Amino acid sequence: MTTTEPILTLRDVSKSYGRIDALQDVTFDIRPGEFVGLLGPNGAGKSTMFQIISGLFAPDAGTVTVFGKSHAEGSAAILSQLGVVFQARSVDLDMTIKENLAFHGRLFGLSGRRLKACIGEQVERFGLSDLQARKVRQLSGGQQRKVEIARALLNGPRLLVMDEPTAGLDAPSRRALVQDMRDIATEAGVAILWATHLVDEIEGADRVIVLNAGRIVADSTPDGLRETTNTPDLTDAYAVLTGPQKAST
Ligand SMILES: Nc1ncnc2c1ncn2[C@@H]1O[C@H](COP(=O)(O)OP(=O)(O)OP(=O)(O)O)[C@@H](O)[C@H]1O
Repeated sequence: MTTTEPILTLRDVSKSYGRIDALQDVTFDIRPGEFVGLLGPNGAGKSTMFQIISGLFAPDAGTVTVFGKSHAEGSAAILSQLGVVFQARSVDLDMTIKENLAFHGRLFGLSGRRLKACIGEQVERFGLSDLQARKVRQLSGGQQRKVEIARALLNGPRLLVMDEPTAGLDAPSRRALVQDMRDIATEAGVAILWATHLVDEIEGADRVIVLNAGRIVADSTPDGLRETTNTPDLTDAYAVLTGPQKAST
C-alpha cells in the first residue's frame, strides 16, 4: 500500500430513491495503485455508488472527490482520467469493434496515430485483433464484454471503476482479466475499484469493502476480513457479514 494522497474519496455519502436508502453514510478512500474489491449482494448499492463516482448524479448528502476535485468543480477533468465499466452495455451493437473504440477514443481527444496505437494495444490485450472489423452484434456475450472493458481502458485512466466486469466471461478469460487488472494497478499505479459477487476474484485484492443494504459493513484486507469474522476463507467471511444465503463463489 502507498502513502500517497487518495485518488478517490467518499465521505458520508448517502443516496435514496424515494423511501429506499440505496447508500447510507458511505466513507472510504482509494489510493494510486490500490486494487480494491467491492463485495455486496444484489441491491447492496454498488451500481448507485458507481453512478455517483462517475458523476451521473449527485449524492443526497456527503462528498465525492476524484483526483482531488468534486464533479461540480471539474467533471471534464475527472472523466478524462476515469475508466468506467457499467453493468449496462455502452458500445454500439451496429458498429464494428474498431469503430466503437475509435468513437470513444475521439471523445477522449485521441486521434491519428495515437488513437490507432491505443486501439491496437487494447484489442491485442483482449485477443480481439482478428475481430476488429466485426460488428459488436455479431460477437459472443463474453467478447462484447471485452470490448466494453477495452473501451474503458482506452484513455489510459488513473482510476478504473468496474461493475461486475467479468459478467459473461468464461473462467480462463475471467482469471486473465483479474490478473491483467492487478498488473495494471501494480505496474502503472492505476487505482481499481472492482465490484463483484464472485469472492475468488478479489482474494488477492489490497482491500475488500463489503457493502450490505447501503452500508459499509467491512473495509479491510482479505486476511483482516477472515480474522475479524473468525472464518477460514473469504466466502465464509462474506457470508458472516452479509447473511449466509447471499454469498456466492
Ligand atoms: N432508479 C431506481 N429507482 C428506485 N430504486 C432504485 C433505483 N436504482 C436502484 N434502486 C434500488 O436501490 C438499491 C440499490 O440498488 P443498486 O442497483 O445500487 O444495487 P447493486 O448493489 O448494484 O445491485 P446488483 O448487484 O443487483 O446490481 C436497491 O434496493 C434497488 O432496488
